[in-house]
Amino acid sequence: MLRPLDHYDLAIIGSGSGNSIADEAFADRSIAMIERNPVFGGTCINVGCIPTKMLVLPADYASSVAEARRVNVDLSLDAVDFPAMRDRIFGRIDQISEGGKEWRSSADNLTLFSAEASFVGERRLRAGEHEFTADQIVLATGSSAVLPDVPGIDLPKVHTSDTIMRIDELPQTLLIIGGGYIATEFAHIFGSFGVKVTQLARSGLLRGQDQTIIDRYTEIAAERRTLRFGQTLNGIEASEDDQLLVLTSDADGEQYTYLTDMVLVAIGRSPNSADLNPEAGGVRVSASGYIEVDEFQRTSADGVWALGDVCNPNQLKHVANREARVVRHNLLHPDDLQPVGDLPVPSAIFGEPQIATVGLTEQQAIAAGVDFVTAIQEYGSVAYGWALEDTVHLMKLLADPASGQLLGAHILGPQAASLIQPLVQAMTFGLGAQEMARGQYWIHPALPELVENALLALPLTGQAR
Ligand SMILES: Cc1cc2nc3c(=O)[nH]c(=O)nc-3n(C[C@H](O)[C@H](O)[C@H](O)COP(=O)(O)OP(=O)(O)OC[C@H]3O[C@@H](n4cnc5c(N)ncnc54)[C@H](O)[C@@H]3O)c2cc1C
Ligand SMILES: NC(=O)c1ccc[n+]([C@@H]2O[C@H](COP(=O)([O-])OP(=O)(O)OC[C@H]3O[C@@H](n4cnc5c(N)ncnc54)[C@H](O)[C@@H]3O)[C@@H](O)[C@H]2O)c1
Repeated sequence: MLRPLDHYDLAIIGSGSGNSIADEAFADRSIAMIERNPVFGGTCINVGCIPTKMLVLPADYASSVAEARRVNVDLSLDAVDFPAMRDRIFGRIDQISEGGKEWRSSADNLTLFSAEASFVGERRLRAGEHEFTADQIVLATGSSAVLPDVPGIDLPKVHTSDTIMRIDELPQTLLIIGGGYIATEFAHIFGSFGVKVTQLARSGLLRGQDQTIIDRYTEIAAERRTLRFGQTLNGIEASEDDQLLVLTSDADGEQYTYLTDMVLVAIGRSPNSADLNPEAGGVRVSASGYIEVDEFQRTSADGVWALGDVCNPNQLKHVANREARVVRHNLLHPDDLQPVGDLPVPSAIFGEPQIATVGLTEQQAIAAGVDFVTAIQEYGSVAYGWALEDTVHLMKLLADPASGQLLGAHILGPQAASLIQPLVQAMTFGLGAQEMARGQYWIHPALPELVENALLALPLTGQAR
């Protein structure tokens, strides 16, 4: 006799941002949560935002030696105890992850499956040996590091961000492939700890950022490490003395070889959609692999929702969190659906220096045919910048010349990730540049005076002045 299929009110696939949905408001619903990784809690806590930033802080301390010297303070960096740092960071994180798993497993109304989930039909899933149906399904499966299909990519000292934070000792040399978020943050971390870093980036650094930021950052980065652009990775070989030989070529076919202790591959992350067998569930996926969702986070299949990296190319934790809140609300209030909204999405790269961005870049404004003016404010132009003896960092604003509404903000320099937040707020709530600059006090002589001065420097016309 066939066993009747198990049935749940709600199935959540992925224990990252999806884990925040099932709170006490769902106490009367039966829930299946499926996580394929033995480690619970997803990317941000285990291998993403949190451990990287816990490494960025000591890296900031280590790199402050050179900064301090510029203002007549002689510091020295005596040692970086990487194993102790690693054990401290992951000692804390691993406990949080294990605690989260235990807590979820102990809930009366939730069954946690440690298996890979995939669709076998409409609102019908398989997870390992189990097959079940659910009224509602949330796809929160995130993204995974992309690995180029070249020989040697599986050699032990070739890492992604998933593994490099747990290495036993610092290498003397590190070759980083990529020029985006992850490459930039790890170049700062390992470079500051005294590792000699070479960075290979196919098309330059910081793709997608405003060109003014790219140009200034590239000048700064070139002083700190070896940069090589326009090369394609062909393969990696183990050398006789336990190092790696990285083989590349440029557009003219010229071949290059790099000898290094370790490699970090950081060439992007792709959405974890294919393993879900989405077609069987009636879930549509875009050409680039993202699950398609509407403004309420509904997929093309009735009762199936998606959130986070698997459906949003921004691939940012604060974006995944917002979408999880929207999905949670919509599951609880099917007659009062909430849209995720078209808010400006900020992000920050915690490199040296920090980079923060929101809204349009100048290249995007030109491509979109938008009327805009810009202001570039150097850190060295405000009082706190004098204290910093700053000569390289800057902020750039784009605004509508007639209305004074901000269109974009881009910061390269100390505290960029925090400095950008009032500009995010102004863009989100429609506060004009002039009103923002003159309608409040700015603490003197703090760094936000940079924001005030940049706002005042915008060459606005008409009413907006
Ligand atoms: C090194 C690094 C640093 C980062 N730093 C930042 C930062 O500073 N700020 C920021 O905003 N963002 C940062 N991010 C991005 C951020 O971590 C992600 O945007 C966010 O964690 C995505 O959350 P999610 O819930 O969509 O996916 P995840 O947290 O990845 O959760 C998805 C879960 O689903 C599981 N899963 C996948 N497929 C299946 C399946 N078929 N069956 C069962 N389980 C499955 C996975 O194992 C995973 O646990 C960083 C990312 C990385 C890699
Ligand atoms: N602070 C943060 O918010 C933070 C930190 C880390 C990661 N993240 C998220 O994780 C995502 C992934 O980060 P990432 O740095 O891997 O991706 P990314 O998209 O930021 O950068 C990828 C880089 O790899 C290059 N590249 C792509 N294909 C290549 C190839 N075949 N060979 C050589 N170079 C190639 C690109 O030109 C680009 O420079 C980011 O998009 C970001 O959203 C965020």
